[in-house]
Amino acid sequence: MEVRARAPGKIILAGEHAVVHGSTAVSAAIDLYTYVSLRFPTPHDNDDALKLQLKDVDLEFSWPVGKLKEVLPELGIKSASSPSSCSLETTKAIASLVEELNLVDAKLGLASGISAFLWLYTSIHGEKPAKVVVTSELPLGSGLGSSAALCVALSAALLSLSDSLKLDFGHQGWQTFGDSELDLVNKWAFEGEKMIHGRPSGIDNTVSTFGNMIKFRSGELTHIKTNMPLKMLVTNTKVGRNTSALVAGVSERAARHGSAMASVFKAVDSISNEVVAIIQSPVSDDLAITEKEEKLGELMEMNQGLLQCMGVSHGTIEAVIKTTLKYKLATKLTGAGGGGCVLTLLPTHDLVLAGTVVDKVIRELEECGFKCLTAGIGGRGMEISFSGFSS
Ligand SMILES: Nc1ncnc2c1ncn2[C@@H]1O[C@H](COP(=O)(O)OP(=O)(O)OP(=O)(O)O)[C@@H](O)[C@H]1O
Ligand SMILES: C[C@@](O)(CCO)CC(=O)[O-]
Ligand SMILES: [Mg+2]
Repeated sequence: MEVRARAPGKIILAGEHAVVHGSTAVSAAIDLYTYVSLRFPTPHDNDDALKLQLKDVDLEFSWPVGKLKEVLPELGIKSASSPSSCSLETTKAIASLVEELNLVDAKLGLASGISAFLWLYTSIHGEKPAKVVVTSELPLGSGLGSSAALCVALSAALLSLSDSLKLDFGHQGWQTFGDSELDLVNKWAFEGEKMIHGRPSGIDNTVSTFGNMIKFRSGELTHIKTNMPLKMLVTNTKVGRNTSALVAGVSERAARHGSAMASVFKAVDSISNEVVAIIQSPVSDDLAITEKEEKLGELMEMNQGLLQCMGVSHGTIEAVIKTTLKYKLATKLTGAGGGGCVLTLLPTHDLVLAGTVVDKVIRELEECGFKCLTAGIGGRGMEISFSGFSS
C-alpha cells in the first residue's frame, strides 16, 4: 500500500513570537504544499531498511532496521493513537543516528527535520522497513511554515497506513480526514515541531492541518470566517535563519526585561484581536473594503514595530519595508523573522491602480535581489491520496 499526503505552508497576519508567550495570533494557510509519500516494501523487494529521500535538498538516507532496534531504546512500546513527547534518552539516541550521517556544515539545519522524521516514523510504525519521499513547493526555513508542513504531511501519511485510523482506501484523489483524525495528525505534528523548534506554540502545525484562516491562543484554535478579499505579496529576502534560535532569543529578552516584554506581548494580543474583528466584520461596499484595508495595513505596521522590539527584524526586512512604503504599502515580517519572508498588503479596491503599483514594487524588490511570490490565502489543510507514488 502506498500513500501520498500533502500539507500547506502558512502566513502569519499578526502575532508571531508573542503567541509563544500566550498572546493571540492570526494565521492563514497558503496554496504551497509539502508532499510526503510513504510505501512499505513487499516481501519480493527484500528490503530491510528505513529510507528517507529529501528531494528539495537532494539527499537520501537509509537506516537498516537492525540498527534502529539496536540504538532506539523505546521501540515498539508507543501507541500511534496517543501522541507523546520524545524522552531525553530517545532524543540522545536519535541525535547519535543523525550525527552518523555526517551532514556537511551547510546542511546542518536539516538535522532537526531528520530527527523529527525518525521520532514520528518510529513512534507510529516502529522499526518497519519503508521508503519515505519528501518534496516541497515551500522555500525551506523562510517563515512560511516549512517545518510544520513537513511534520503535518509526515504524520498524515504515517497515520493513514497505521492501525489507528480506519480509512476508505477505495477513494480516488485528494481526501481529508474527519475532525478526530485531524486532531490526531495535529498532535503528532506538534511533537515533530517540538523536535525542530524547541518551543513551538502550535500555530503552524494547526493551520497546516486544518487549513483556512485561524485565530490561535494558548493552544486554543478558533476558525475564522471572512468574505473580505485579502491579497498579500510575499517577498523572500533569501536570508536563511532558524526559527528555534529566534524563538529562544525572544525568550531570553523576555527573561531580561520581564515587565517591558509583557507589555509588548499584550499590545500584540490587542493587535491580533483587532485584525480578527476587521477580517470578520461583514463587507458592505468598496468604501468599506478600502477602510478595512487601511486599518489592516496600519495594524501590520504596528505589529512589525513590536517585532522589532522583540529583536527579530533584519536589515533586509527593513529594506523591503522602506521600498514598499514609497508606494504607501504596509509590510511586516511573517513567521520567525530574522530574514525569511515578508508580507505586503496589496490593495484590492482599485485593481487597475493596484496592478501598476504591484508590478513596479515587485520589479524594485527583485532588483534588490529579493524574490517575490503571490500565494492564494486561506485554502485547504492537509489531505491524503492513495493513488500515485514518486520514488
Ligand atoms: N522539504 C523539506 N525537506 C527537508 N527538511 C525540511 C523540509 N521542510 C522543512 N524541513 C526542516 O525544517 C527546517 C526549517 O524549519 P524552520 O522552522 O526553521 O523554518 P520554517 O518552518 O520554514 O519557518 P517558520 O517556522 O518561521 O514558519 C529545515 O532546516 C529542515 O530541518
Ligand atoms: C515564531 C513563531 O511564533 C511562528 C513561526 O511561524 C513560533 C511559534 O509560534 O511556534
Ligand atoms: Mg517552522
